[in-house]
Amino acid sequence: MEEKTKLEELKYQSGFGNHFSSEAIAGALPLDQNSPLVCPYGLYAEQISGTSFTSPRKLNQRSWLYRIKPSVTHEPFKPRVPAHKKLVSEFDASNSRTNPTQLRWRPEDIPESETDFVDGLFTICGAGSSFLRHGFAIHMYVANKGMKDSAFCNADGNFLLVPQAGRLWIETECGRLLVSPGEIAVIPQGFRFSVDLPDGKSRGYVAEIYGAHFQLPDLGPIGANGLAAPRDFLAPTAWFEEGLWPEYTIVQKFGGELFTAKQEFSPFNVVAWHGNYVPYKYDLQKFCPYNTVLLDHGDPSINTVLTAPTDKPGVALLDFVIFPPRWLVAEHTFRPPYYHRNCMSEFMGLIYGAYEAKADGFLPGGASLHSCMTPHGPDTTTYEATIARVNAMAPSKLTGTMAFMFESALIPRVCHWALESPFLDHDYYQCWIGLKSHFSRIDLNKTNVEPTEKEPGASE
Ligand SMILES: O=C(O)Cc1cc(O)ccc1O
Ligand SMILES: [Fe+2]
Repeated sequence: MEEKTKLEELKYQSGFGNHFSSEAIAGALPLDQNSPLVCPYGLYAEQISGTSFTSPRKLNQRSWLYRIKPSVTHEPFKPRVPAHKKLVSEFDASNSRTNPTQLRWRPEDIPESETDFVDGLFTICGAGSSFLRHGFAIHMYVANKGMKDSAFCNADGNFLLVPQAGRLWIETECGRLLVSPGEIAVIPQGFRFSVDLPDGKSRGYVAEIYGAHFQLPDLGPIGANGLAAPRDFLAPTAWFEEGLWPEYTIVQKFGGELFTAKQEFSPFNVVAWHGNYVPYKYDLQKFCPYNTVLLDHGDPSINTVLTAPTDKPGVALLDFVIFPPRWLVAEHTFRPPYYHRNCMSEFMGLIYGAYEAKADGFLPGGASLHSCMTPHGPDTTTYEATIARVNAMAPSKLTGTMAFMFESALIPRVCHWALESPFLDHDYYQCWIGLKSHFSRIDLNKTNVEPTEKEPGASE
């Protein structure tokens, strides 16, 4: 663990979707071919495919791992004991319900009893099926201890990890990642990884996608730069551990169920690797937001960090969108999020600070779900405070905040335990009940003095 706190020693490779190469021992990576008869240093060559062999070249993702023993060297998988009862990868009436109500959860308590990342992971909602390779799940985790002599492998889909409290020290077959709250990590389907918690008590959000990978959004008229820059995505460098373990456990999530297999060595035995199928991390503070500079409130898609597409152009299986610190400068504009109903479903979380649409009740570590066509928008306090400032709308800066949204075209079902959770805020609807009619047959706008022809920043 001491070694793990020397975070400054970690080296990363920068770039999104790159074909990376990395070796922990010079010369361990075969240079002229992928599968030599005998690999350097007697290593085994093993490919991990993240797309079908025949996927078009621009979508194809795979890596070659050169390891001390191949992954297959383990005893048969058996159902994990005890079974994990709160993970879902195929959403139906047996595990979840539909619910059009606006839902909000207070932050889940971090347990006192020993709980690692796998035990502390629970599904909140989702849609579709990992078996049919189409769908998503949204999970959260609350944990307080590292995984010991065990690695997790998600055969169902890709994990997007959003830590909210406590750093994640993630060992993967490609190397190690240290991920702090405010950063995110993606662990692609099939990679074995182990999560240690250098800060102890930890909480966070996880989006899982089936049958798709995350990509950077197109920038359209924004141009060649802006939003998340490819070079700010960081992949690990090769690192390995060798030797015999009395018992090492691989925990495989397969169809939402957990299976375990025993082996006598660490799966982090990859001495060199190359390819474009890799875990990576990204610091949300590096995001370069674009925004309205004259009037009106832009749609949140302008803040898309990563998107996982469906087959329909422009329709996401899952968008990861953030609401970062930024200047708000729009004139004669209601600057908080507008009231709206959306054919997409919106799950939101808060990493730190306060969210611009909610004066209270939406807390760091909490969550909300506004499903397809469920109306939502700023709470009464936010609305009243905004229009009270109607004649004093100098540019203002949102600071010290990082909220995010997982937005999907698929309609989530909510797990029974999430609907029955003691953290569900049954009074959420109250935050809008106080919205009163301001309607008047005399147009109040015409009686207000508009702040026209003034220098930005001039106060009224
Ligand atoms: O509902 C929300 O708070 C998220 C959101 C923010 C925004 O600025 C515009 C639309 C939207 O759905
Ligand atoms: Fe919304």
